[in-house]
Amino acid sequence: MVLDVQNITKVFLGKKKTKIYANDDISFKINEGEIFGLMGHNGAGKTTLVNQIIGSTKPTSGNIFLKNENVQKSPTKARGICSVQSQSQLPLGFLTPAQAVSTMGKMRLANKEDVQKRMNYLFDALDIGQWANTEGIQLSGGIKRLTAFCMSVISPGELVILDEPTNDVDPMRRRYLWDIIRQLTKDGTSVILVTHNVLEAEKAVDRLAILHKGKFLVEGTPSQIKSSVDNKMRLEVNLINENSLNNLPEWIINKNTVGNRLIMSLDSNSVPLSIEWASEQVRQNHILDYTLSPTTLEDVYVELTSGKGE
Ligand SMILES: Nc1ncnc2c1ncn2[C@@H]1O[C@H](COP(=O)(O)OP(=O)(O)OP(=O)(O)O)[C@@H](O)[C@H]1O
Repeated sequence: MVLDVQNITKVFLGKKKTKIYANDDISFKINEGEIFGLMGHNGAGKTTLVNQIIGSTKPTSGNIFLKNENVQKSPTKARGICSVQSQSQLPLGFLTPAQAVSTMGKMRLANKEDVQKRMNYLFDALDIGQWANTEGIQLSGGIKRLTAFCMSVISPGELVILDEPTNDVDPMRRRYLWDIIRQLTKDGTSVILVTHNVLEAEKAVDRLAILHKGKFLVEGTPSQIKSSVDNKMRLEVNLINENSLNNLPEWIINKNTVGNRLIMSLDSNSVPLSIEWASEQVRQNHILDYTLSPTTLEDVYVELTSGKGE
């Protein structure tokens, strides 16, 4: 086991000394080669949890072990086990990606030749070699983000923590980045992916937890989490306009509107009724079209956290 988080609670003092439970009795474990997703709304407590894992914030109570080392008792040793790509953009200034990544490799005490070889591999794999010697101030947001990613994996620890690593990154290079991460996990490295991007998490992680107001609402593989809303289907319709559907049938369990898209969940035994109803709405010109499919992780995320947001 790489990481063992035991009953972590972190309380901050807010205005007028009110207690903010940023993390509230959280426990979980991560094994070698696993990709663990940490998802949650803004302010759910993800960064606070990561900061305690790398030893930069002390828990109010509970313990964290990295490769059996207690993070609070041996923070330096524990920190050597982790590599982190933080959410905020790197202020590279006049540093080029090649300078930033090789400096990080040397700081992590990797052999000079190994650093050069691995840097070439990473730049090729991400197809960013053409910017290797461009000053940071001239780089796009996506290339800066990928440079930060390379810095975190140039000499990776046994646990790599990536906070929104694909923000600003184009779809092709997102794929390349995930290929590199998969290769890392084959070599035994474990990964924590902190993200708001549910679709990406669904494809990429082995297990995930949804954090809400400091607590884990649910934890498991994407399919285990999807089965927590067992036997449900999603009916998505494109409305003609936002008022084109007034009355919804009683078999709809949940609904969520995104612009002119209405996403509804229903029990699988309501499928025949739903097809009949949706086809009628198309005929009556209330909706443009509809799609019926099994529930996605995004639906589960919305359902579990809906009405519970800040
Ligand atoms: N140093 C601090 N002092 C007081 N409150 C804090 C402190 N750091 C975090 N908090 C509070 O703890 C809660 C969790 O914050 P945290 O930054 O861990 O959330 P998050 O899930 O990482 O959010 P985001 O997705 O926006 O980065 C929030 O209510 C936040 O305001």
